[in-house]
Amino acid sequence: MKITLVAACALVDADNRVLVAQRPEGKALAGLWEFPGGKVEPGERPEACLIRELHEELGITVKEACLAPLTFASHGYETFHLLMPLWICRRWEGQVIAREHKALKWLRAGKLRDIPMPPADEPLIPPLIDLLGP
Ligand SMILES: Nc1nc2c([nH]c(=O)n2[C@@H]2O[C@H](COP(=O)(O)OP(=O)(O)OP(=O)(O)O)[C@@H](O)[C@H]2O)c(=O)[nH]1
Ligand SMILES: [Mg+2]
Repeated sequence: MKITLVAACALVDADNRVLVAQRPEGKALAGLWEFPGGKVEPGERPEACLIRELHEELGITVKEACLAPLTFASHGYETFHLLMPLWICRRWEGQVIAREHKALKWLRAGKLRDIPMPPADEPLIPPLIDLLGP
């Protein structure tokens, strides 16, 4: 079984809302709302990957010191096993824009249950609610 390592981030704004991003058409799990991030490349540090992906996908600049580990997802998909650490970030430079996603939205953690997310993401919601409130 192939394990795929994906680095993902919950960006949190001043009102404790979390950024979710809608996967574009033509990609796996199109239309579902996810945490920004992506696949760790061979030889790449996961934190460096996340900083790169946040810049590519959202146009923002994040310092490694502003990334705090929160939890992880471990989920068996048909063709690979996803292992996805989730960091929290409250501080970044630049305006968030959807460079690769179909849409972006900021939601209270308790509202994450109301939007369609990838199955791997479900266990990530309770730790977010614990940290940020519903
Ligand atoms: N970024 C991200 N990927 C997730 C989440 N949940 C989840 O199952 N995944 C899966 O993790 C894998 C990584 O996705 P990705 O499409 O972001 O990878 P990437 O940015 O490197 O894009 P690319 O492979 O098109 O270059 C996909 O199979 C995706 O479905 C999530 O919350 N965020
Ligand atoms: Mg991605």
